[in-house]
Order: sequence, then structure tokens, then C-alpha cells
Amino acid sequence: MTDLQWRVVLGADEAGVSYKDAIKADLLEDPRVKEVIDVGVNADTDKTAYPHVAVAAARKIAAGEADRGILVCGTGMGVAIAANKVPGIRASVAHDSFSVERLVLSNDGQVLTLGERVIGKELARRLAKEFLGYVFDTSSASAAKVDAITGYETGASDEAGSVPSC
Ligand SMILES: O=C[C@H](O)[C@H](O)COP(=O)(O)O
Repeated sequence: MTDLQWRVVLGADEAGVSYKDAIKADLLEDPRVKEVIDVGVNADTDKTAYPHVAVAAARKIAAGEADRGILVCGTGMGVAIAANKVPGIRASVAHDSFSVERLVLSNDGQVLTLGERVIGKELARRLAKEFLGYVFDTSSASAAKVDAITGYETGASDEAGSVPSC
């Protein structure tokens, strides 16, 4: 991102709050970030289940109130599965640099999810920073594939029994 600045929504459950707060501190110092929206939880004593946090965050993006999301739970998987239930949201766990790159450049993913019980804090912080360094190219060859995902979500491109090339 060059002249634009991100509005980033953050969320975590009790298992991810420590990393979420570390990433939040980083983002508040990041000149590429103009707004951080924290939907919680804010303490590991808060037992709000991860689907509620993930959907609340994803809805901010779907509503146009945030551009990107970073969600943390124990594995990153539960928050990804939940966030993907919100129409228009593409979320995935990514625990290496290449996957973070492809989450944006291949899949136009708006939500990166991380597992606090899986990777180290410094890697999580680095991946969060890298995530904001990529912008999907709508003129790329990947765009039609992302459009196909959207088509299955909306029903627009569902052709029963057929497997189109793209
Ligand atoms: O995907 C789920 C997360 O890892 C969560 O933090 C822990 O969920 P659990 O308590 O159901 O294992």
C-alpha cells in the first residue's frame, strides 16, 4: 500500500489475546495504519468463544468499516472458519511468509488468522506486518478465481454438475 492507509480490525479469544495485543501495539506505531479497531477480548479471563469475536470482526470488514482483519485463537483455525461465514469474507490461517503473500495475492484475503499455541510471538508479529504489505491485483490471473469463489457464495456461478475451467 502506498498512499492508502489501512483500517485494521483485531480480535482474539482467551487463547490469542496476548498475541493480539502485541500486534495491536505494533499496528499503533505503523505509519501504514490509520485506524485499529479492537473487538476484543481484552483479557484471558474473558471466555467469549472465538466464533463471536471472529464474526464481529469480519462484519466490520463486510460493512466497510475496516479494510483488513487479524484474528488470533489457539490455532487460527476456529477464527478463520467462523470469519468465513460472513458473506464476502476470505479468511485463512497463514503461518509462513509465502502463505501470507498468497493469501492476499492469490485469494484476495482480507483476514489473516494466527494460532498463538502454534507459532512464536515474533513470527506472528512479523506475519501481521507482512500481511499489510500486499495488495490484491484485480487485473491479475487470480482475479477470475476469486470471482468464482464469490459466485459460489452468491449462487451466481453455480452450475450444477459442471466443473468450469474458471
Ligand atoms: O480453533 C479454536 C481455537 O484454537 C480456540 O482458541 C480453542 O478452542 P477449543 O477450546 O475449543 O480447543
